[in-house]
Amino acid sequence: ALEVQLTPFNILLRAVLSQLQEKDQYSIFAQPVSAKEVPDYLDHIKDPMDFSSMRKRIDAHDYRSLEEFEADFDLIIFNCMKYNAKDTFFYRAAQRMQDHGGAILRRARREADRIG
Ligand SMILES: CC(=O)c1c[nH]c2ccccc12
Repeated sequence: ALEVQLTPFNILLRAVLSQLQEKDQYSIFAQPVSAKEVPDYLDHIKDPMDFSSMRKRIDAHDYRSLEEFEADFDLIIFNCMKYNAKDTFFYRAAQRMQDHGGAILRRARREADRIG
């Protein structure tokens, strides 16, 4: 049986998440930052977030609105800009993701308003 009940809103969130992940060409936002690889990460970042965790929240119907979904996307970006120095590959990847994500989420907001 389908483990996840597919509602129009749930389908929209999955599509938006896929569009955002397409912009993460090196998959640096795909999984939680590893506490093993980066032992001090959780000393600095109190609310870790990544795309795989967002996918779990979508499938658990944990997002009540697009704003809640956007808040987790913003968390991914801000955590990365907080932990990594400005002159790093990761910081610059977060800036690009923020730009790409802005356009994708603006379109999604119109779609969410349309499906109600
Ligand atoms: C998204 C992010 O900050 C990272 C993603 N992978 C990493 C490896 C070392 C330090 C930071 C990161």
